[in-house]
Amino acid sequence: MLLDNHVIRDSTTPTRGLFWFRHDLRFHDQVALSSLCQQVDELTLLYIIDDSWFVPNSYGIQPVGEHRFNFLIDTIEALNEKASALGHSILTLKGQTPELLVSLLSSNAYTHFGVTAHGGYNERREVEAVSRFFPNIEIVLGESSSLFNQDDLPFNLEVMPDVFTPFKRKIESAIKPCDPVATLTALPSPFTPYIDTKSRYTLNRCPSRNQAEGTFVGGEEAAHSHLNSYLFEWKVAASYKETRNALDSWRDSTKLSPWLATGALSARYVIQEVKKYEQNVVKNDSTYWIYFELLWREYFYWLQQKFGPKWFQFDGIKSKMPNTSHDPQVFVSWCNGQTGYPIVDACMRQLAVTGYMSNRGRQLVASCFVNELRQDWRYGAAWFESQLLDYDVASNWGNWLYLAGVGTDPRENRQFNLQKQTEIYDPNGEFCAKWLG
Ligand SMILES: Cc1cc2nc3c(=O)[nH]c(=O)nc-3n(C[C@H](O)[C@H](O)[C@H](O)COP(=O)(O)OP(=O)(O)OC[C@H]3O[C@@H](n4cnc5c(N)ncnc54)[C@H](O)[C@@H]3O)c2cc1C
Repeated sequence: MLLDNHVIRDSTTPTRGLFWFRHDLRFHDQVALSSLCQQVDELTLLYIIDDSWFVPNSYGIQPVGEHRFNFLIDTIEALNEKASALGHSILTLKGQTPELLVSLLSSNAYTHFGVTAHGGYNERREVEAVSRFFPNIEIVLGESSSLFNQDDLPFNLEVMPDVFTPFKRKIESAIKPCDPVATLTALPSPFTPYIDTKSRYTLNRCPSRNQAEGTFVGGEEAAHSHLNSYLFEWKVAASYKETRNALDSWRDSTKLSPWLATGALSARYVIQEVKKYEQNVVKNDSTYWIYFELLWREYFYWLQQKFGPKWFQFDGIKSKMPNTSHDPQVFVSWCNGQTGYPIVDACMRQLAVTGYMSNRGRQLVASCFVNELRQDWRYGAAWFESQLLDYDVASNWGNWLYLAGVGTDPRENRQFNLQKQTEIYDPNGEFCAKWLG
């Protein structure tokens, strides 16, 4: 496992845990929280909204845009409802993460700190910092962000295959996804820490709880309800492989990504449910293909850990400078869906209105950004980061690196022919008409 502060403690001293939710906003398949619950007498559940989410980054973009933020808050609201049924509430704070953690951990006699391992570069550094600054606090780290545990991988991360196909082959010949752990139904007694009231964030969006077709509702229950409809009500998983590239149809791909990204849904749980579908409905190429796509998610999850900060660099992991630059006017026209390429503009407007874009759409707008518009790919990735409900550091920056030709794509140039793609994916012009008005 990754990190551990092993602390010798007198067994009569009461123990107190702080669990920090990040991209794991759920009570099912909660490896780290389940383990923490077995080790402490008292528990605080924490979520932090970092001030930096609302301040323009080095690309001049606010990292968390309105749609993404609202989806996240709805997810926390839903988590808080579940927590209250277990006698807890989520302490939701707003401020600077390091300061808030230091303040909580230094003045509230916590003996344990629980957190789910996450492959993001910053996420790993956050946990390392807590471990370094608080050597007397036991770090309880659990893995459930990925399908596999790091120790089970058939390679060390430093030598993991750079290219997807050999990665997939090695994985498939050696291991199977981990089973999800049981949903938490009881928690240790709640502990309310001392914290400056200025830092408290009041949850009050009172979002809809009904997951209706065509909308993304935040939270674990909505995620389970959608997965259940997709698999057992609509029974469309059997044709996923043929339909997954559609631009704008709710049932043609799983639409699980926003829940996977916030952690309201565990990928291990998805695999378990797909297996049930295979046993009870049908097992075919399409059901395998859902696993295949989740292996792409897995691949980027581990690859980002191999390459660290290179994940965000202009020359990427190939150390090859792209022949592109940043033009603010061109960038804004792309963001606003005003490039003059109808299929690209339609996809970009769909993103602006809904916070979602299909995988095919993402490939087309990214290819256009880099090849036709000759823009610095990092600005495109930063815009996606701000807009996508399903933003995930590994999948977003990994796919952008790939399409910009500075990632791990063995093919030199992956430029999409926009005209041809329009003929294939929008043959009657309905998608463009819908979004271009
Ligand atoms: C430029 C670009 C940026 C992207 N940014 C993100 C992002 O920030 N977050 C994100 O979750 N996905 C991202 N993707 C991957 C993919 O587009 C989305 O996961 C997918 O469109 C989500 O819709 P779905 O759940 O219906 O996917 P489905 O087709 O139903 O796939 C099932 C699941 O497999 C995984 N998956 C599928 N394709 C990919 C892929 N290419 N890479 C990684 N995982 C994949 C996702 O978890 C997805 O939910 C990006 C792709 C591109 C080309």
